[in-house]
Amino acid sequence: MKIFTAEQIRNWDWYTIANEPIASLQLMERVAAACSNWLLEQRYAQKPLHIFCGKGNNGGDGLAIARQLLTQDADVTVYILETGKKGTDDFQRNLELLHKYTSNIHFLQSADFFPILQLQDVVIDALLGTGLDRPLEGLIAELVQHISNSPATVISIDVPTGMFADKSCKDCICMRADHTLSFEVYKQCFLYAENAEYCGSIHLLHIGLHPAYYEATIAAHQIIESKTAQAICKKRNAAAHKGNFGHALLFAGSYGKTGAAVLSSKACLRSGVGLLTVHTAKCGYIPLQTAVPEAMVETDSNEQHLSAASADLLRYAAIGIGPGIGLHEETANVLMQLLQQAHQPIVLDADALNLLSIKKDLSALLHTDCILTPHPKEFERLFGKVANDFERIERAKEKAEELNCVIVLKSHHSFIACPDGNAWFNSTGNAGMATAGSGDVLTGILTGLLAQGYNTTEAAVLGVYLHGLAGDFAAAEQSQEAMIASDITAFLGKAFLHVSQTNV
Ligand SMILES: NC(=O)C1=CN([C@@H]2O[C@H](COP(=O)(O)OP(=O)(O)OC[C@H]3O[C@@H](n4cnc5c(N)ncnc54)[C@H](OP(=O)(O)O)[C@@H]3O)[C@@H](O)[C@H]2O)[C@@H](O)CC1
Ligand SMILES: Nc1ncnc2c1ncn2[C@@H]1O[C@H](COP(=O)(O)OP(=O)(O)O)[C@@H](O)[C@H]1O
Ligand SMILES: [K+]
Repeated sequence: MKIFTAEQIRNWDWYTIANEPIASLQLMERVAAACSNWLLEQRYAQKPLHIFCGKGNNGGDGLAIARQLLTQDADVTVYILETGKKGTDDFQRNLELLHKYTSNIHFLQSADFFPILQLQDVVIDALLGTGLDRPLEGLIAELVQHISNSPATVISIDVPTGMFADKSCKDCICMRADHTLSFEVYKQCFLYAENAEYCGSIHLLHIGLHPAYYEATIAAHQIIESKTAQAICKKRNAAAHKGNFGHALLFAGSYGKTGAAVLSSKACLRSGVGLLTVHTAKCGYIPLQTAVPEAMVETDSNEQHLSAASADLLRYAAIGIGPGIGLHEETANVLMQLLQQAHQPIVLDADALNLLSIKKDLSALLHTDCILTPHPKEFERLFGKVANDFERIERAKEKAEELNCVIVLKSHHSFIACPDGNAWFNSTGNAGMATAGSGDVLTGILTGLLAQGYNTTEAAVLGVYLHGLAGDFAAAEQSQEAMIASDITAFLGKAFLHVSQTNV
């Protein structure tokens, strides 16, 4: 699914108004109907509703929701933040209409008039939407804090008030919503990890915006959905043999971190690879052979860390390096040797990235078929400090183009930046995956997919989606608290089945 900017969404409104055609007031009525129906279905409309409106079109949505719910006998109180300015045309028209249904409308001119909100109350936040053009301050900031600090359930319309659709609102005042009701497509701000606690659960409601605009408009970012993954996932030939699915090589593990090698190896094998060889420190031989009998193990001459690259790289279809390899100088040499000699696709993760981060000229080291999978800290070591998630994403896109490789920025809604400028946010995964070894599992998956012939973008998009989905299945079975990284691998099968059964 495409992710549109606030400007593109505004243009989509206007395109619909001009080409459906439909009056803008009617479009607002449709927005309100979608929200009202959701509130009725979810039984929030049975509770005391406090609808807070600004004087823009977001506030207009709020007034129309109030009127529609009053016709359903809901208990509605409306508050309008008084700015001294006239509202937009659609706001004013909805205010006139609302006066015919209720007099329970309060104009808030100072904090003294803010209502006390209780646990059973439901707040509809229709203060500001995509028209936000500066951080909140003054009375509106006080009101947003008052509501956010109350025990009431908060449901924001379009965006939580104070959140910029297309840029960071880190360190700004923002409504803390339990639910956000938005329309048709995700906005970029819903996908930043730093905004997750403000958005609550996102619900995309259909309001019948014109499909031709969606088709014709190019989006800078997309979200990976089941059908995206399904379109990439290849069907296995019935007569296939293991030679058809590639031979992967993983450089993983060191003394005390053989577990990382076990985790990535198992995940690699469960991703459909034909053959797997693991190159690990000598101390890892017995544990690996015992825990992952399906893998071949090639031991380093050193007992505790990697000190020499594999003798014959040509046999392998793809290479993964990083999980648990440590930061020994000799291991750094192995990495450099590998980067010079290997011509096949490579996944670079964890300590491989940390070792790379001390090198000045990465573009001279990386060939075009690399996937880098940094988490935010590793990203910072590689590419420098950033102020917020928005900047991190922009820097990832710049670096992917500059280095001509795929960068998977691991996080809540992991972000994939491709060298051709395409960029994806993931839609699967959960906080249960914030547990040791989850990233090692991803490295195994990506290496396994590359070995099977998926290109770097395909492997990253499919692999990240499957990894998150397997994590979601694991959490459903085990709880987010109790799940561990091995559970992600255990549920990879269910994730593959889900993707292969999705109808495109
Ligand atoms: N397809 C869709 O998605 C549809 C969307 N629709 C809805 O319309 C909404 C967009 O409406 P909108 O353009 O009128 O903007 P909105 O957010 O109400 O703000 C208005 C004014 O607020 C002000 N302002 C800005 N920043 C401020 C601040 N920090 N503190 C205080 N004030 C601030 C600024 O005015 P200023 O004060 O600068 O004069 C600005 O002009 C959208 O989110 C959705 O809910 C539907 O109805 C139709 C289909
Ligand atoms: N809150 C979350 N929501 C979604 N995915 C998450 C969340 N926390 C972690 N993950 C995923 O789990 C993985 C963690 O990777 P990483 O930080 O490298 O772990 P480790 O180093 O322990 O292996 C990443 O793929 C990340 O996207
Ligand atoms: K809002």
